[in-house]
Amino acid sequence: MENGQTESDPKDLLFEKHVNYVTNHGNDKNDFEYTMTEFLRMSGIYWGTTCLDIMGELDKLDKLSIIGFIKKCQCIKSGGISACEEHDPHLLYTLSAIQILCTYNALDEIDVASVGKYVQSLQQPDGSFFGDKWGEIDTRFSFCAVAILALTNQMDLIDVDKAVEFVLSCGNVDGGFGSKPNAESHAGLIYCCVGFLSITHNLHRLETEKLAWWLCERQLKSGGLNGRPEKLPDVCYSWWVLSSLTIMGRSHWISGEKLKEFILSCQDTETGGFSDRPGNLPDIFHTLFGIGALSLLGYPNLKKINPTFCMPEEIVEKLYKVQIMDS
Ligand SMILES: CN(C(=O)[C@H](Cc1cnc[nH]1)NC(=O)OCc1ccccc1)[C@@H](Cc1ccccc1)C(=O)N[C@@H](Cc1ccc(O)cc1)C(=O)NO
Ligand SMILES: [Zn+2]
Repeated sequence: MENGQTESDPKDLLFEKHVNYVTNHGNDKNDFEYTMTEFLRMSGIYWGTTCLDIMGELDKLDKLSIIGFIKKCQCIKSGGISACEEHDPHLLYTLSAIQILCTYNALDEIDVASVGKYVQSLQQPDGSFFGDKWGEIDTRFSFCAVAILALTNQMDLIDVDKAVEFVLSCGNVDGGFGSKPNAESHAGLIYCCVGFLSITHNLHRLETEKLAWWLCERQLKSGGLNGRPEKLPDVCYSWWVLSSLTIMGRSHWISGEKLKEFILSCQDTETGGFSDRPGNLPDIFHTLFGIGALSLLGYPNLKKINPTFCMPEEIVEKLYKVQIMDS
């Protein structure tokens, strides 16, 4: 390996290799993985565009074909957007599509007003949100709803106070949050609920010290972070945990240096890309969240990323100001 690095623990970000990995990923249409991930294609495109933009290489992707794909995925009747053509619309993929369009400054390419109506149609009397017409309720969808409305400046379409009440009802004694009332705390859902509260300017409702403690306990001696007690470290939890701590102004409660080493050790030195933990196969999802966490840690030559929206800060600043607690 160049400059004495061993295969297993590259000390630097293999920048070019990651740009090539993301650019070439998903090009092989008949490749098995590509077909098996059709159900979340829109999220996959969001992961790729955001990752390249953070590395300053967004122009490596074909903007017009991506926008054309999104237009074909907007459901005329409901206004919602699906993961792929002929699939049902869902809040998860509607958010991914809005995030992509904001990055390309192309929101006017779709019917934004009907997206707002779709989100509005999914709010329930208790303030919670269905993910789609099939009626699953989860705090993930509360986050998707307010993130979409914040990015499209349509927050007045929903009952924000009721939405806040529902999310707070999913709080646990450990200061964390689950997917619904009395569900176990999990770092991914904590990210959704902390992000939701930052967007709705309700961060003061958090039990910040308790929650920051639960989050910093996720760091293991490897430097990596896990999603729940007793679990293995995983590079995507670098994002879910660190972005939550950053929003709460407590990112200094973990060792950024040890976390950086763990993230860099998850790079695939052959193909580029990041895997969930050292030695596994890379994927586009872990590549975005590895690069995103390095950006939060201030790694050089990466654009600053917004911890709430997981999009470049420069894009979010133009569209929307969110509340970040003074650290
Ligand atoms: C659906 N999903 C997940 O459940 C991942 C799976 C995983 C990755 N590493 C360990 N497990 N988990 C995940 O995203 O957990 C973080 C999280 C959980 C709940 C809410 C928000 C974030 C991943 C896709 C994936 C599947 C399998 C392997 C890698 C990626 C995913 O689409 N995550 C979504 C968030 C999410 C999470 C869970 C869901 O049921 C749906 C969506 C995302 O980050 N969008 O930008
Ligand atoms: Zn993961």
